[in-house]
Amino acid sequence: MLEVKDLVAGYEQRVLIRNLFFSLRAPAFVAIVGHNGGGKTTFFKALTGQLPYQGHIHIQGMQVKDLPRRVMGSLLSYLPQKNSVSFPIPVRDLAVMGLIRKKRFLENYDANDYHQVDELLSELEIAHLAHQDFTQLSGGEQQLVWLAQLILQDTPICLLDEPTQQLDVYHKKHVFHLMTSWVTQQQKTVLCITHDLPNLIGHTGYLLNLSKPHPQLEILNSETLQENISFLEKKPI
Ligand SMILES: Nc1ncnc2c1ncn2[C@@H]1O[C@H](COP(=O)(O)OP(=O)(O)OP(=O)(O)O)[C@@H](O)[C@H]1O
Repeated sequence: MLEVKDLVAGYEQRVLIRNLFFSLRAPAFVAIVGHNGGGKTTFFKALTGQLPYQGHIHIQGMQVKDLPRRVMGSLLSYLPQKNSVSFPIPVRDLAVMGLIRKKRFLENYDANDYHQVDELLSELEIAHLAHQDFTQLSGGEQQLVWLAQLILQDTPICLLDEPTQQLDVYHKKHVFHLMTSWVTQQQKTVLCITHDLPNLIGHTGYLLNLSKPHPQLEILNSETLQENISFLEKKPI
């Protein structure tokens, strides 16, 4: 369902992704790991059609390059590493925008939409923030609100770029459990860039280490996790 063949991507003089091949059957969880500057976000930019690439990326048999924006938005949601809002807005009103794809032009959000938001904020344990100004929240609280917005998009594939970066130990654990539960309970395919390898212990899925000379999907288990941690403890080549 997600097929990457002979993918080459990067910027001008610098190729960061070289001849990447993998084939992923949905639903699945993939932790994308690697050293800083190794090309993880670059890979997501190629996957979302924001960066030109050579080779093939097929989602449900369709080449990403050829997908109209609207179709792309229905297949794939993307939570970037950095996201910001420069105006005051209540948390509920920002989160509900995740439902925009389901609305007609100029159609307002209704009570059902806000009910969905409230349920989700409760699941993420941030219901108490619902009416607060988003711009006044802590970095970790903001990250959980962005996550709520992404979940509401309800796409078959979710790409998350370091979604636990600013979270405390408790919330990191909670979010990793949530991500793997979307796979098992909602049949989603979740690709998550992360440096939190110890939090992957006990989860089912794959690892893709983009710092390796020939990255490939590795089954996530205690051995592969330890081998990848040891690999990443070494200086990048
Ligand atoms: N638009 C751009 N033009 C040129 N170089 C870029 C551009 N965007 C990123 N880079 C460079 O490409 C390299 C890879 O960046 P990328 O963001 O993909 O790394 P990453 O693996 O996600 O890193 P991190 O773990 O630090 O988030 C970096 O050295 C970065 O400076």
